[in-house]
Amino acid sequence: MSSTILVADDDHGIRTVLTQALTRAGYDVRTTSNAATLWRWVSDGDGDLVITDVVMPDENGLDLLPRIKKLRPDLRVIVMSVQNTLLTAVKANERGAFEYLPKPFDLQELVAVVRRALSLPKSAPSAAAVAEDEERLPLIGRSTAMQDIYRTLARLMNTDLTVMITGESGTGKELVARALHEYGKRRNGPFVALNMAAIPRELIESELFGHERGAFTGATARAQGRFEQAEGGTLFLDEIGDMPIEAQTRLLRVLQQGEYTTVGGRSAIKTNVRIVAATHRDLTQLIRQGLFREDLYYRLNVVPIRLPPLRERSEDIPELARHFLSKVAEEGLPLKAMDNAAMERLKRHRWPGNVRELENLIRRLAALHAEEVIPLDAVEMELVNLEAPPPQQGDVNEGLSETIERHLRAYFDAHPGSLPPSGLYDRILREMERPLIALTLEATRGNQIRAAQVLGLNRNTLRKKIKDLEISGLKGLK
Ligand SMILES: Nc1ncnc2c1ncn2[C@@H]1O[C@H](COP(=O)(O)OP(=O)(O)OP(=O)(O)O)[C@@H](O)[C@H]1O
Repeated sequence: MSSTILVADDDHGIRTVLTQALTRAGYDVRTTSNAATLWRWVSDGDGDLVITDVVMPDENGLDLLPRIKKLRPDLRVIVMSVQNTLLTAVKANERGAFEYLPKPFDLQELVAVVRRALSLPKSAPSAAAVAEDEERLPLIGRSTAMQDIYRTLARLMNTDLTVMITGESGTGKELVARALHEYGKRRNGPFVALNMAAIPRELIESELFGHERGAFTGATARAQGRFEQAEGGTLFLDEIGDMPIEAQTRLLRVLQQGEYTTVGGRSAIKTNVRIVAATHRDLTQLIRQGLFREDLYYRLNVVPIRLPPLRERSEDIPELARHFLSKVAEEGLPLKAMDNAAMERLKRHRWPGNVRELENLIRRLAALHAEEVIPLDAVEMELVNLEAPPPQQGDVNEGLSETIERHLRAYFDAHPGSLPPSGLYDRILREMERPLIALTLEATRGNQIRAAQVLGLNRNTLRKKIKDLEISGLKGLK
């Protein structure tokens, strides 16, 4: 007797296409446009497999999923959706879907998934594990570029495939690596990260594979390597382009043979680790320069994920900005908003430091500006500071006035409504005189003649000021 597949989708066209493809593949198919009918069939004990859409007129397929799994833990459910956020994929996974297929999908692929779902032995029920998660997105942004990424991630959720993440610094490579781990099937195992650029080259091999006592000078005890620490979980190799060639050879062997030896060790150790690598460098160019092994590249580049720079998805900026504002608020600062003009300005910035730069900027804005709604000029000012090149000989004055303005603004911001009653002009100028003279003296190493020249002051005037302001040479500073 052929298996019966229950299909729920409110799109008539999809129902027709699925019916044709599945009937041709030898299955009986029943279709409905709503969740209620699907639920009735399931509770009547009908069907051997469910294929359901997420958004249906009466109920969300993802909300129905836990009830189906509770009632009939063995009934496999395939979820399909056009809502290509990572959360949809993750939820489908967590709530017990057998597979998640982002629309549009390939019919052949669907039939293959159906075949697999019906042929695998029924596993132990895990309905109890279905938890209602808080709506917390690990990755923010709904631009087309990010949706492509979510789609790829969703497909990778139930696999152990090696992934290579490329993208400029601060685009979220580590975040994606963590998401792959935390929502994948290894989530109960460890996530271990190693940044090749952050450790001395000669120590990389021993960091990765561990070493035996006495393996090299300074190896006073046996040490665990990251491979050992990551056993059963995921090993994130960040800045892989900076890996020395000898370590590359060793890594390649591990990937080929599934085992390694520690530095100074003899016996092979079996390893069960999923590798995710990342780089902001162009590995193909490193290969041409002889700095990266081509065979290793192909081993690592099984599934490439390219994270776009933030300037290529500026439509994500408002959502990201709000996300960081609420993150800062969770850390104890008052919750702030950003006015439209300010937001538009953020969208126009080029963000060489990508999402990390945006996050840092939002943190500064939230901390430094008293207003509840952050205005355009506050953003403008922070961006000017970012965009201004380090002061050159010629434009020292420009850099200086900006710096002074920034400090004055910080002063005004810090004293809203409580400014001194009068005399601010004289007071500010007086207050500036002392650090100005003291710092100039420091820069000239206490040479008063030179300092007078730099300041454009008469030597005697300078001497008098030093005395009046009680600046005692270099010590006047701190
Ligand atoms: N899509 C995103 N949603 C929310 N936060 C993000 C996103 N992308 C990046 N971030 C945040 O930006 C910061 C930088 O991200 P991450 O460290 O993952 O970047 P990276 O590409 O690994 O950088 P690097 O190459 O410099 O190591 C982190 O604080 C991360 O949480």
